[in-house]
Amino acid sequence: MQQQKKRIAIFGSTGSIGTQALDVIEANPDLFEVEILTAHTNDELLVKQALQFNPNAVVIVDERKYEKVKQALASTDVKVFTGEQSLEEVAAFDTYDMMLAAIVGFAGLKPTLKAIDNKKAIALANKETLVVAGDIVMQKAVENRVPIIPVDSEHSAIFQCLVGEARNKIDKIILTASGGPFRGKKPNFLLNVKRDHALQHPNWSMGAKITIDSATLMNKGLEMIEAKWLFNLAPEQIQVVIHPQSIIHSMVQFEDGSIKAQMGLPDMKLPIQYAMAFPQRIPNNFPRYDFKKINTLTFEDPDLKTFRNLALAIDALGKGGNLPCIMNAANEIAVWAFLRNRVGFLDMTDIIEKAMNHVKFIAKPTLDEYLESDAEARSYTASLIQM
Ligand SMILES: NC(=O)C1=CN([C@@H]2O[C@H](COP(=O)(O)OP(=O)(O)OC[C@H]3O[C@@H](n4cnc5c(N)ncnc54)[C@H](OP(=O)(O)O)[C@@H]3O)[C@@H](O)[C@H]2O)C=CC1
Ligand SMILES: CC(=O)[C@@H](O)[C@H](O)COP(=O)(O)O
Ligand SMILES: [Mn+2]
Repeated sequence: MQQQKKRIAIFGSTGSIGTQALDVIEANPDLFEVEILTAHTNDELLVKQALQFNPNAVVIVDERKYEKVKQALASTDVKVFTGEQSLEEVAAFDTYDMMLAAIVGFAGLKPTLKAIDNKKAIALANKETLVVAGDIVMQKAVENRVPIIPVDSEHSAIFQCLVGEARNKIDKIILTASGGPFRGKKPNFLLNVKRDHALQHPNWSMGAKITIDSATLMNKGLEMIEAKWLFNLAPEQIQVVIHPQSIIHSMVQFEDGSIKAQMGLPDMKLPIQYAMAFPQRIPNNFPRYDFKKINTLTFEDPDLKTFRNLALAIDALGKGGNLPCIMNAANEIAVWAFLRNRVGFLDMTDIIEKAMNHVKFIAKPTLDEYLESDAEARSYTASLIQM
């Protein structure tokens, strides 16, 4: 019997995760088909993708690019949408099975919530969605019986380690971090580092925002908060260890002391494919990890005094409420400014800390309060940078 193809809606199709997801779909035409593609401003790549994969609909968020995309796709049946609100409009379509949430940052939150309300499975790359409003997202997922399958490599590793295990048997999880390009460096070195250096991740090729987050270790802080919500963990059950080779993608220690690890070469296509095919595991020809070639795996503690973003995130994880949301908003603006050489590497931490102290703490925010906290943190942070 022929299997029905899974219809995938890729939100953020022109990014690092989005393009790799399309590679996975191209390699598995019997399993997947593309239903929706979305981009922010990259109209040329979006059009190219649409011509190749023939989706039902595309979104170009940037309204200035709408006519160009419409014209380029005039000879096809592809429906073209524009504007920020159209992301939610297409997320409400009934014609897809799974959303790959691969927009970067807070902008991914609302479309993902809409897809959950629409009872669509979520393959979640966009960690900021859970950092901003993890309690609301997970609650909605339970209410709508929607699976949230992690794409982030560490969380995919933990998810894979937990197959066949009872969640209440977890002692702790161990999130591995590469340490980024500045592992071992001290503040006097970090004071003068520039964007081009910070964008050189030792192991992964990723979008600019997450690459800077890896360099500051904010990425690991965001991932601790992401893990809390995905796996329903207490803060003290989440440990970070620096593992510069990025071969062990994360580990779970169970109550009997046994530790399971998921390993492989650093290649996001694997967790993307795993999430899209779940609950199946499907073959591929990705390069394999050879124990004899990379035969030294090392581990060390993170330096929280130098990489203070991780310490701030641990504080936000512990205090909860809207603090992770405030931290995320300030971080997005700080990274944006660093990428444009408006602030220094260490300034990012000071800016985020100020925003966390400035915006009013709310212990149990509503969705509207999360949105307001995000907006307030952004405008306060922007005022510090004088954007
Ligand atoms: N890259 C990776 O290996 C990993 C990424 N992640 C997470 O996945 C998410 C995506 O990361 P990555 O692919 O690296 O990011 P990229 O910057 O490469 O891509 C981001 C995508 O989102 C779109 N986009 C950007 N801003 C907006 C906006 N305001 N509204 C709508 N769409 C927008 C971009 O469109 P356009 O191209 O037109 O600008 C692009 O399609 C992030 O949350 C990241 O943390 C997690 C683990 C690994
Ligand atoms: C590929 C992936 O999941 C990234 O989040 C990666 O983990 C970043 O590397 P760091 O471990 O340096 O943050
Ligand atoms: Mn990760």
